[in-house]
Amino acid sequence: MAADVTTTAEWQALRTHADEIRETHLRDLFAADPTRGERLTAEVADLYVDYSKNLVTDETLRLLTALAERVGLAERVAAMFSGAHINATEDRAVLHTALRLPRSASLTVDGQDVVADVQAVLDRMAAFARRVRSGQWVGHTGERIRTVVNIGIGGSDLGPVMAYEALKAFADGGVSCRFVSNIDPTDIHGAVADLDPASTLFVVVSKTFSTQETLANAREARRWLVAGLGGDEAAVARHFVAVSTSDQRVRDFGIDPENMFGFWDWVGGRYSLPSAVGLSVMLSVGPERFAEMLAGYHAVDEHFRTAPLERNVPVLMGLLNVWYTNFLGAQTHAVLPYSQYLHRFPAYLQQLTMESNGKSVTVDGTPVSYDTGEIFWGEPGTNGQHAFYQLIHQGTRLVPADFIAFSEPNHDIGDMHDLFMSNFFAQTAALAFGRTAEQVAAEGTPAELVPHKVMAGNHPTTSIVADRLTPATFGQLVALYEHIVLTEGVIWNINPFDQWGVELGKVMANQLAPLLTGQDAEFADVDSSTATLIRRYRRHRGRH
Ligand SMILES: O=P(O)(O)OC[C@H]1O[C@H](O)[C@H](O)[C@@H](O)[C@@H]1O
Repeated sequence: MAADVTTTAEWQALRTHADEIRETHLRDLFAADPTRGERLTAEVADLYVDYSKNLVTDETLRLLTALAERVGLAERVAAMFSGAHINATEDRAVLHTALRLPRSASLTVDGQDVVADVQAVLDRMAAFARRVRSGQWVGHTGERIRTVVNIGIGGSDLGPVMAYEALKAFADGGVSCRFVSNIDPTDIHGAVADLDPASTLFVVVSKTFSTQETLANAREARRWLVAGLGGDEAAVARHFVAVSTSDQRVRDFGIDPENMFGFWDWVGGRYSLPSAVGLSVMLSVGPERFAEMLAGYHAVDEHFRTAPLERNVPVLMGLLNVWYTNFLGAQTHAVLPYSQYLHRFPAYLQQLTMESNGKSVTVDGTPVSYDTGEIFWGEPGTNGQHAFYQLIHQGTRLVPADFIAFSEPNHDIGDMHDLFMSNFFAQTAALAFGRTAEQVAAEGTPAELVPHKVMAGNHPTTSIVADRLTPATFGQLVALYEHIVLTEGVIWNINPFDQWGVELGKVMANQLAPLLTGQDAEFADVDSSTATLIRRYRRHRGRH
């Protein structure tokens, strides 16, 4: 779609409609339609989604769907699944969905039998994982591997760590994982301080294998390992494996390509968890559970690819997010998992959504005239309730929130899960319906306190519920959000699959590094603020 989306009749209609919705309260919408809570719900695979507590009517949903039709969402989705180069600025296909196609599927893209290549890597990963988990793969001194340290950053860290934490209840291989990402030396220091190199395996994950942080951490890990195993460089072969798209750079680093698991340029970093990037997760839960996770992803992919727009759950949720961002003025979006195991899920989603949709030009390079890129944030409930929910309940901002929960706990202890879930149900109801001044006064509240205790309500939430957090439902949840992000990107007519904005800071860090360490610093091209900060730093480090 070349024209500015805001000039379309569909966008204009939503703008007019938003004025009506601003005057409507969820209390009235529920009172007017006793079936609303059953009707405005949907299912995708094993996920039950209740969107009835959103600031929408049937008309809103109709208008949003019309907007999706107008911008050709279905065509863009079909183009992605077919392997078209929809990442135009990098001239790449976008095929993370191919990572979870079943073995029996077929897809050839740019002359590559994608399914065969994906399955071949999965088979190698599974064989390796079985050897490590069974103790058949031993370290340099003959000890089995007990700890895996994943070294990577961005998509090469956030996905694996989030999934490892999420699926801890399924960890059964006697292998525990740690994750090192930051170039802050305290990260690698803290990760290995209490480890025995003889039983430690490093998985160095980097799509490009040129990321400064990851290479610096991997070099330090190698130094630590070799020093700890008597200085024998041969130890590296038994204690280092790599995950990357670049054979050559892995080789240059000194890791045997035999110990490398590949993926492809059509897998974006923030979409790479279901590729070999998830190796540490497979080492933890085993190949069978990993396959269940992939099947979960695939179930939602199929729904997204085939369900009509008006019943397509990722489409619907993406459109709701556009509704709040562009028509009702929301600036942020909270994601609140009522599952301690999902405690890294909001952090993972931050990269997924902000690196994807944090763009200000359309696919053809024209500046956008509307907001893009949701700011996702959140913490697990109930912890967040005791921290920031106050602002959502009684602050001045509109913060749409996704509440995620599971009917069955992974560990059932007394009535704790029932108490936990009662909070989940209570919060969305309190946010939607609040408490009027009359209700507060009727409780005997002194008049001067009434305004402080009034809860306006009308705060929109979506509830996502599954029976249990399993590898399958976990995969479904991640795929759901991936496709929500794409839906938004298509409406905004931006490219969700490049990330040029992170480049400048990297280039400048490399340019500035010699000024921090060198004796003869030449500050010619450095602005006065940065130069003063660096001079101060140099003084403290004794480099005058
Ligand atoms: O996997 P790597 O090539 O090391 O990249 C790691 C990360 O760094 C980059 O700066 C990108 O912004 C991310 O999208 C990427 O996930």
